Amino acid sequence: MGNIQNIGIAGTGAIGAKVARALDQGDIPGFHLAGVAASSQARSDELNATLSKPAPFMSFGDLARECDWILECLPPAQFVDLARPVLSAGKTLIVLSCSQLLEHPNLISYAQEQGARIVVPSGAMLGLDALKAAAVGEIQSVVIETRKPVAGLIKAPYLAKAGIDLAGITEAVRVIEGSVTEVAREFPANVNVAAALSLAGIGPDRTRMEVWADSTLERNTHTVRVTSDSSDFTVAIQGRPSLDNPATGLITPLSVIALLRNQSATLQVGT
Ligand SMILES: NC(=O)C1=CN([C@@H]2O[C@H](COP(=O)(O)OP(=O)(O)OC[C@H]3O[C@@H](n4cnc5c(N)ncnc54)[C@H](OP(=O)(O)O)[C@@H]3O)[C@@H](O)[C@H]2O)C=CC1
Ligand SMILES: O=C([O-])CC(=O)C(=O)O
Repeated sequence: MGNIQNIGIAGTGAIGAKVARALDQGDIPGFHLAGVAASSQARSDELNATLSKPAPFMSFGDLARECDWILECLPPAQFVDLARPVLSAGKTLIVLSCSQLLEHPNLISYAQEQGARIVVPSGAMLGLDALKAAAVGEIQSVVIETRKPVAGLIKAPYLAKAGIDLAGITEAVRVIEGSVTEVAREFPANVNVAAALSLAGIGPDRTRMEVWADSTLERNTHTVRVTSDSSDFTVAIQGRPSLDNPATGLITPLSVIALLRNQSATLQVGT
């Protein structure tokens, strides 16, 4: 990547604010923070008060026009409102609300028609490098087991629907098992990592998922088991929650920073 690229950030929460500060401090060579879209001018002022050089407050349309790369770190319900203008402008969209790519798969072909790109960072997931390599050959199975503290799941509407009561449990309870497509329908807030995994590998219909509520856990834990003609592997991660948003692991914004640094790196490591 030769010239400096303008990057815009949509969403100034746990992920957006951390990446904005890294850009502001010059920790991401090759990118200039050209604007932020926040839920209000006041929220953008709050972020700008922590930056040495304030970033202009922009609408989603402005970001699509002014920036080459746009980082989406919004609540899932706002995703499409940003994705449409960015993709129709032929720009590069970095997606954190990955569950929304399963919800709106047509956006991928739309991006192709528009000459746009969609980039999904590893986020809170691991093993995407080996999975992509294995997918060049034949993958037999991918299974992700997600275990979360009870507090991370107890509000999901599916629990009442399925008659599952997690209040007072003293052990681990499996709350759902199915394809990532099926689980995404019932637990949209808990499938970003599984969505990324399925898009890197064999797709959401063939990738299997189990979600467990575990009263003995304090951190989200994801274990992935892959069998393929080139290799079999098991990887696991225990995220540490960020202070700004306990539902979001600290590693997630760091993965975005690493992805952006990679764009201008002389030495690139990993698939
Ligand atoms: N891929 C992965 O591995 C992971 C993905 N995620 C996903 O990434 C996304 C972002 O996560 P995170 O940063 O923790 O979320 P936060 O809730 O911390 O931040 C979201 C931000 O978006 C702002 N916002 C709300 N509406 C608008 C709007 N219309 N325009 C501009 N900004 C708006 C919110 O403002 P306000 O607070 O004022 O409402 C808030 O600052 C989520 O969808 C999350 O599920 C999270 C973790 C891992
Ligand atoms: O583990 C995490 O930090 C986030 C998570 O489950 C998801 O978004 O799918």
